[in-house]
Amino acid sequence: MTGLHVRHRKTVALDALDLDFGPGVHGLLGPNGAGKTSLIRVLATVAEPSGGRVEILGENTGEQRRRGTVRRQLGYLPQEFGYYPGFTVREFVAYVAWLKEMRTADAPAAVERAVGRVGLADRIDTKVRTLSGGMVRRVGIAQAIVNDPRVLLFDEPTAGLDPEQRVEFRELLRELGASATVIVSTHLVEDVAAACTEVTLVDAGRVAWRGTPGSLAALGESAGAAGSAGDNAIERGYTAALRAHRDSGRPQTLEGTAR
Ligand SMILES: Nc1ncnc2c1ncn2[C@@H]1O[C@H](COP(=O)(O)OP(=O)(O)OP(=O)(O)O)[C@@H](O)[C@H]1O
Repeated sequence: MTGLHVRHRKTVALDALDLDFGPGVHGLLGPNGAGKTSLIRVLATVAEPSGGRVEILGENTGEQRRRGTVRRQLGYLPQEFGYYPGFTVREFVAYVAWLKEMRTADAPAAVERAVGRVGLADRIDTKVRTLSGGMVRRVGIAQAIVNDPRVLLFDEPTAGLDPEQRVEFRELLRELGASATVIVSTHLVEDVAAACTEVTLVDAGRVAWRGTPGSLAALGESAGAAGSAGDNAIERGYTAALRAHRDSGRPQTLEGTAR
């Protein structure tokens, strides 16, 4: 994306953002209101930017015809995930497969595979409304991956998952990131440390820092002595990068250059 601008009435949510994402798992970190959801919604083509250009898989999403092509190859789990409560897990995931225009012959097996990957095979014929919050979240993950998307967008996917499920989800993220571009917004530094190949720290609608989880941890190690807050190196790196960005008003990386 180049020069991406998103406004909500008078609030500037994203301010002239230039970013690119390749295959792998990209963690989006940032304080509340930083603009992470606004960014994911634009990438999911469910919100229109107020300015700038977004290209996904070589398609300009500003053109309506191109958006259809992108959506078929996209998986998206919104922060607030809506579903039809009367549907069973199988019916709901199959419905999304149909929306993604998957081949009718391929859909049933793809649905079973996606539901199995999130550990809900034994609940596949259960109505979604009878599931726990964490299980509903896993249904959300299943519907996002059913079409084997080349681009996956997860907005706070681990919220509501129990610790064991979170560990399994990170494993799934790593698997997905081997072939797809996965962008995941999270508040949990453990998610970033365990699953992400790259971290993009967003603050007040701008990129505050970009690098690997290892380099964020290294920043935290060196910032530890300078008294940055945080229980572990990545948290301290996060706080230090935010502080440096706010002090300088310019993007920072460990190497001192923004990409
Ligand atoms: N529909 C809306 N109307 C007005 N302002 C909005 C709307 N959606 C978001 N905003 C504002 O845009 C800014 C960015 O919000 P956004 O939800 O993208 O942040 P976020 O990083 O996802 O935050 P969180 O971590 O709390 O989910 C915030 O200042 C927010 O108040």
